[in-house]
Amino acid sequence: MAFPDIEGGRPSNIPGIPNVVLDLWHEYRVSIIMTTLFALGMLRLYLHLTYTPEELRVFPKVYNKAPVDDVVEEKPRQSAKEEKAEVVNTSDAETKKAGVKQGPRRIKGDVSRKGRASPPVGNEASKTQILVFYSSLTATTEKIAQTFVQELAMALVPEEDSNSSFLQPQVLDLAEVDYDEYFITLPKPKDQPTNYFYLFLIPSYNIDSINDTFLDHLQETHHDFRIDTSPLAPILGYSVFGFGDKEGWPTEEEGFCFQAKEVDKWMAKLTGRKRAYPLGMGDWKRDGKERLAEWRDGLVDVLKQLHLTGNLGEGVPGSGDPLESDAEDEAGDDGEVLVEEGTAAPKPRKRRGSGGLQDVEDIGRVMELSRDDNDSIQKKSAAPLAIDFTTDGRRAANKSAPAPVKEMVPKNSPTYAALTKQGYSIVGSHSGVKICRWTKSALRGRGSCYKFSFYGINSHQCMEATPSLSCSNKCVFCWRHGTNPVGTTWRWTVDPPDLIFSGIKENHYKKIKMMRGVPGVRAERFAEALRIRHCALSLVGEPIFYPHINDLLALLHGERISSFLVCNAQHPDQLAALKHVTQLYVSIDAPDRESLRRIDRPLHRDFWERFLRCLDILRERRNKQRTVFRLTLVKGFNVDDAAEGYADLVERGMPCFVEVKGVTYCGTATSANAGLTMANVPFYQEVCDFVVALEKALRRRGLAYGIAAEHAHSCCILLASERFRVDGRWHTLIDYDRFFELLEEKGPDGDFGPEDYMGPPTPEWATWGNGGFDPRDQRVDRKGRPLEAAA
Ligand SMILES: Cc1cc2nc3c(=O)[nH]c(=O)nc-3n(C[C@H](O)[C@H](O)[C@H](O)COP(=O)(O)O)c2cc1C
Ligand code: SF4
Repeated sequence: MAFPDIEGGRPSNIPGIPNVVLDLWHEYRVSIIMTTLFALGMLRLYLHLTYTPEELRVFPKVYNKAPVDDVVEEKPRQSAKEEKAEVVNTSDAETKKAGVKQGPRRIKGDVSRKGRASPPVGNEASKTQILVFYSSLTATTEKIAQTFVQELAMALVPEEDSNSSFLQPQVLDLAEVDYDEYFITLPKPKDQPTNYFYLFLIPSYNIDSINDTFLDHLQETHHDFRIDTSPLAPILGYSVFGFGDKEGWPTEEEGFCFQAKEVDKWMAKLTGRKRAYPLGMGDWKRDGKERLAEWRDGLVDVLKQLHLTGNLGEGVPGSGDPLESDAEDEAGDDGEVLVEEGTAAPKPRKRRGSGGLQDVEDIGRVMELSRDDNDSIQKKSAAPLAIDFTTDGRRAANKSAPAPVKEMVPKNSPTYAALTKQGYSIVGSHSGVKICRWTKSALRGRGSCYKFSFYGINSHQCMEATPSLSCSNKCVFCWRHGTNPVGTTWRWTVDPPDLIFSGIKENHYKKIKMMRGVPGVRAERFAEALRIRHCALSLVGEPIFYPHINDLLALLHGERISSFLVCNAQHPDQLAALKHVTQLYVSIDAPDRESLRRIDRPLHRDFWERFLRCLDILRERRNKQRTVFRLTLVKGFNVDDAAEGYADLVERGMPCFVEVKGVTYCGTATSANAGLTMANVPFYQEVCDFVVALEKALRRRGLAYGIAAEHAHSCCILLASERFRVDGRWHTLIDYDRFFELLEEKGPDGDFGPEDYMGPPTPEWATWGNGGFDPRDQRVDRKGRPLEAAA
C-alpha cells in the first residue's frame, strides 16, 4: 500500500516515511553523517578529558579496619625522576585529621620500572630496620617469631654496641599490618634514613586464612598496571622461612610449606629478585627449630656482609651474574661426556657479540683464536723445553731437566677469558674449578647426580675440579675436544698444591654463595653446601698429569674431603705411584686397539700398551684401591657387538665396579670435528640392553659381577663385583668417615682396601629396576617443570 506524498501527493516507497523526508535524506545525507561523526568525536574527547577513573581498591580485605584511603594530590611534574608512580599513605588518624574523605586510594603518575633508591648501606647516618612478618592461626609461629626477633637482635644489635647500624628488629603480625604501607611502598622512616630488610615466618594452611589474603595482595600489587612491577625493590633484601607439618603434608608436592614458597615467589617479583637468603622450611613437629636456627645463622652472615660491602653479593640481583638465571646450566658435569650438535663438515662460525656468553664448545674456537690471535701462546710454548711426566715419574723430577717457561692458561689469554665466562674459575695457571650442574640441581632439590644414588655423594657438597687443564687424548666425543692444551709432556710452569687447594676451595665457595638468590635453592642444602665433602678430580684435562697430585690429594684428605679421581689410562707410571684415593676411575672408551685409536685419538704412539699397563696396575691394586671402569657408550662407535671386548678388559683389570653411561647430548653448539649427532646418543633402554649383555659376558667368563644400581635420569648403570654383595644386598655406598679414619691410621700408602670402608646397603630406590632418582627431590625437565620420578 502507498502513502500520499506531502508535497506532490506522490506515493512514498517506504511505508511510514513521507517522500519529502527521503528526498531530504538523499540530498543531505553526506553532510548529516559527517556532522554526526564530528559531534560524536567531540563528545568522546570531552569525556576523555573530564572523566575521573574509578579509584583503585588495591586491598579490599583489611581486617575490621576502615580502609586507609589516601588521596594524592597530583604534583606538578618537575623532572623525569619525579614522574615515577607515587603512592602516598597516611595513617587513619592523619587522614581523619586532615579531613580527607575516606575512599579508595588514588595512584597517579607514570609507571616506573625502577624502585626508589635506598639510602646507601654502611652510611653512618642510615640504619637498617629488619621487619619480621609472621602469620599464625594456632599461635606456634607467633611465639617462635618473638623468640626469633630476640635472637636476631642479640646477633646484630649487641647491647654494648650502641652505634650498631641495625635498629632493633621488629615483629609484625600479617593479620594486623596495613599492607599498603609495607607492601606497596615502604614505611616512612621516623628520624633518620632507614633501609628495610624483610623477613617472613609463614606457616602453611590448606584452609582459608590470612595467608591467602596476603598472597592475594602481593599478587594484585604485582599485576596492577598502575604500580611498578617491583615496588619493593628499594628494600635491601628479603627471605622467607616456612613452617609445615610433614605428618599431614609429607612432601612439597603434597603441600608441605606451600604458602611459604608462594610468598617467596611473589616477594622475588615485587623486590626485583632481592632474595637475600634461600627459602627455609621446617616441620614444626620435628626439625623446625633446628632448620630455623640454621636459616637465622645464614641470614646473620648475609646481613653482616651486607653492611661490610653494601650489597647482597655476587649472584644476587645487581651483580648481573648468569647464575641468577632460573635456567639449568647446560654444561656438562663430572665425567659427563657431551656430544655436541655435530655436522659432518666444519663450517666457519660467526663470532658472537663480545658481551654474549660463550658455549663450552666455543672454547675450542677461542683456543684456536688464542693461538692465532694472541701471539700464539701454544706455538711459543711448543719450544723444546719439555719435561715428560707421562713416561717416568723419576725422570720427570730430574733436576737437569730444563725449567718450564710458560703458563698453561695465562691470565691475559683469550682462553682464560673464555673459560671464566663459561663459569670456570681458573686457579693458578693450570687448574680449574666449576660448579657442576648437579650441584646446582641438588641445591634446588631437583635431584642429585648418580654418585648420590650409587655412592652416597651429596651433589651439593661436591666440588668438581682439575689440577691440569691439559690432556693427552683428543677423544672424538669429548666436548672439550680441541679446547684444552694437549700434550704428552708437561711443558708449563707447575703451581704448588697448596695454592691449587686453597684456590679451588675459595672459588667453589664463591660460586656456591652466588646461588643464594636463585629461585628454589633450599636453605638447608645451602647451609650444608658451605662444607665441601667430596672432590671429583675430573673436570677437564687429566688430573694425574699434575706432577704433585699426591700432595694435592693429601691436602684434600687432610680436610676430610673424599677424592674421586678419573684418569684416561695413558699414564701408567703416575697411576702406579698414586697413593690412596677414595675411588679411582679409569676411562675405558673402547674395547680394542683400533676402536680406541679411533675414539680417543691418543697422542701417545704406544697408547694401547699404556692402556693395558694401566689395567694391569688396576688389577694389582684392586685390593688396595676402590677401582672403577668408566664406560661411555657412543652409538655407532663403541656399543655394537662390543660387550665381549669390554668383558675381556674387565677380566684383565678386575675393577671393583663398572659404570656404564650413555654419552650425553648437548645441543647448544656445533662441534664439527666430532661429526657426532643426537643419533649417537643411546636410549636408556639401549644402555640397559648393553649392560645386560655385558653382565652375561662376564658370567660366561666366570667373573662374579652383577647389576647393582641405576640412575635412569643420567642414563647410568652400575655393575659391581660380588665383593660388594653382602647377605644378598649390594653395598655400593661408601663409608667416608671410615675411609678417613683408615687413612689417618695407616697413612696414604697404608694397607687397607675397598671392603674396609664399604658403606651400608645401597638404598632400595637406587637398585637395578628402581630408577635411582633421589626420592627426597622433585624431578624436573630442562625447563624446570615437574616430572614424574623415574620409574
Ligand atoms: C588447618 C590447618 C591446615 C594446615 N595445612 C597445612 C598445609 O597445607 N601444609 C603444611 O605444610 N602444613 C599445614 N598445616 C600445619 C601448619 O602449617 C603448622 O602446624 C604450623 O606450625 C602452624 O603454625 P601456627 O600455630 O602458627 O598457626 C596446617 C595446619 C592447620 C591447623
Ligand atoms: S660427582 Fe660431583 S662433580 Fe660429579 S656430577 Fe656429581 S656432583 Fe657433579
